[in-house]
Amino acid sequence: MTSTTRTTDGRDVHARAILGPELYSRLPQTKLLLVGAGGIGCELLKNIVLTGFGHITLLDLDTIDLSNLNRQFLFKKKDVKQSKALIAARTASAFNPNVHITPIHGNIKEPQFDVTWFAGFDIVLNALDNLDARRHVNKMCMAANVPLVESGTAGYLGQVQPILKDRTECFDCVPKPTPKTFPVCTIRSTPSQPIHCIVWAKSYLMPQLFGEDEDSMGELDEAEKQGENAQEIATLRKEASAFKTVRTALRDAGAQGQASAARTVFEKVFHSDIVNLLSMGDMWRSRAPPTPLDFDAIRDGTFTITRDAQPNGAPAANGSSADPPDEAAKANGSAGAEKMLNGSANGESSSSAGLKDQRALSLQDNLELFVSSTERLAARLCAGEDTISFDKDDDDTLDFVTAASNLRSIAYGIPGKSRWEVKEMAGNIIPAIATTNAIIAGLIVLQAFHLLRKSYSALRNVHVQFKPSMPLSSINMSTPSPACGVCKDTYTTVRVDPARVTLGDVVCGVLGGGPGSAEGGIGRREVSVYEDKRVLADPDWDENCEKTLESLGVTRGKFLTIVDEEEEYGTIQVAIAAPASWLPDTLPVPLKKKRAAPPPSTPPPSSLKRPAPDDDVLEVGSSSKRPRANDAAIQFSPNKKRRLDEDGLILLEKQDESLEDDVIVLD
Ligand SMILES: Nc1ncnc2c1ncn2[C@@H]1O[C@H](COP(=O)(O)OP(=O)(O)OP(=O)(O)O)[C@@H](O)[C@H]1O
Ligand SMILES: [Zn+2]
Repeated sequence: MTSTTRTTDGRDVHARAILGPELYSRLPQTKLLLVGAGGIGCELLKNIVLTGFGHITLLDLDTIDLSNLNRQFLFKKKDVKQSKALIAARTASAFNPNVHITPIHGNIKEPQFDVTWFAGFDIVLNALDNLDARRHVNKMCMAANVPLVESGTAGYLGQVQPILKDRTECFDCVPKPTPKTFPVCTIRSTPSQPIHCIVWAKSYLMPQLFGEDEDSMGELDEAEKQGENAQEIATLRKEASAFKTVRTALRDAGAQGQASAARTVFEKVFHSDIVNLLSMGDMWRSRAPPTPLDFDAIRDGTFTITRDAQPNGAPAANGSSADPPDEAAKANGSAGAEKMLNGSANGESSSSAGLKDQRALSLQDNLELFVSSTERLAARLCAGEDTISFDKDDDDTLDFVTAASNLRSIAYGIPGKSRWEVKEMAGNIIPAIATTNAIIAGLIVLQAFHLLRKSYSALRNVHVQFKPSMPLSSINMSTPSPACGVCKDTYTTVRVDPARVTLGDVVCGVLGGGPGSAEGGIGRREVSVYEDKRVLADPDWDENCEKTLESLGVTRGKFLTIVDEEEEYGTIQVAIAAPASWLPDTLPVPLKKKRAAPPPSTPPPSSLKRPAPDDDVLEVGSSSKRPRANDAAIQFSPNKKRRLDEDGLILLEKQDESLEDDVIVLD
């Protein structure tokens, strides 16, 4: 019988044994940034806290939603609507008394999270859910030369990618598939699938009614340039300008007016706009024309649509809008044409079966849902919300998009969708499986260890795949792609106040061709300058060079991209970061205080003037620097070293006060 050795070591015995004393002892000082406190982020936070990381900054822009609770186990029902970062940090802090978690409720793209901020971390872990934020963090890590572990899951699938500048591929080395887009005319006048109607309701109708009052003509100009049908575009232009009336009706609707505003919207989009489109005879030669809907007839139960079968054999309109088309046709006993009575071809009650969100909605159900959701949204506008955009977790907007897309589908003879299906399609919901998130979070930590140990040959891209014989696959790292537009560039940082420095100053300074030209610079060259995709200057156009970065929208946290038009040198990425220190435009002039007459026995009052430049560092209480004649009476609290001006500290004229009280910290 073997004897078991009992250890009295604490919680860290296993972590120390696995990681080895060297790495383990570094973890308490390691500064780690975790971006995202969602499905992967919660699992990952738990892992890193239990492993022994000591300084964790956790950042997330979102608040907790009820639908997060099935897998984001750091949150409870009582936490709904609170900041994810704050609650996750609070919950996970209790797992290890030695951890210090700094939660930040914010967007990682905000300007204060600039390259110098990123450079303050030893490692960054991404637990994000969108390309845009992932790309941003990838670029910031390239600029700051900080190792990154990127990750993602989709149902049973998952991936972990360690990224290190100049050694591995970066997130952008392999182009990502761009989200599917549809031609404007398909969405705006000739939809043929449920997704076309959902995109229309979410991305066109909602913004037109409840979004910013912006000119929607730009998109049509662009569509015309792309060669889309000019006559159709002209009709769409008319339609767009008529939105002004309904927008006003929605915003001016008092409590009683909201129902009539909903009707006004209905009549415009499901009747008048369709009647206008029908006037374009050519458009409907090769496709089934839509049917204008009639508000009163639908409510009365007398509305009917008779539609010829579509060329592909599918009946154009189905009664219960979520029925498969052939079922609806069968119920109608009609092979070549379908008659829809009030949206319920098979006469079945729409509210009969299934979970509330998953049941089929009849035409009448959709009308009532459209009216009630429009009323709710109008009431929110009247109550002071400026704009409302689609959010899959906002019931009012989901109801609106469900009803509007189904009404449009019915008008065009397209199968409808349940509220559940619309949520999935409009919200681009990718099913999340807690187990996949947990596996990926574990793998992220393993790759992070390789990066921290600098054992780069051990780094792997790891995939969790739906293959029972090989659920995990690990792939050797590839070197950076020579064609990558992100990691092959040369990065530099300038720490300036964008309100004061001009584009020309920065470009000349960085190229080394400006006044005081730096040794080793590439000098004045034919360059173009971009901020993201915006051109700010090119060899034939330098008007912006005299303008400040701020006036050009180039703020802290952004990059200027300098491209050598002679193609002799690679591209330079200039990260704009906060100046090391800065002062306000006008220095504050504090009020002069009246001096109380000193009692005869007290020493003369202090005269703490702003010092002359050469007095910038004063050794308080020391005699090493002899005060000038008029400073003879300066008295400081003993043993304090004061750095003036440069560090944003000024001393005020005050008597008999402690040091802390006479120091004002300027931003
Ligand atoms: N730019 C960003 N800055 C900070 N956090 C971000 C940013 N973009 C996304 N996130 C956060 O990344 C997390 C991703 O988590 P997850 O994929 O589980 O999404 P979710 O929003 O929690 O879940 P679901 O999408 O299913 O509602 C979210 O908490 C989200 O708020
Ligand atoms: Zn790259």
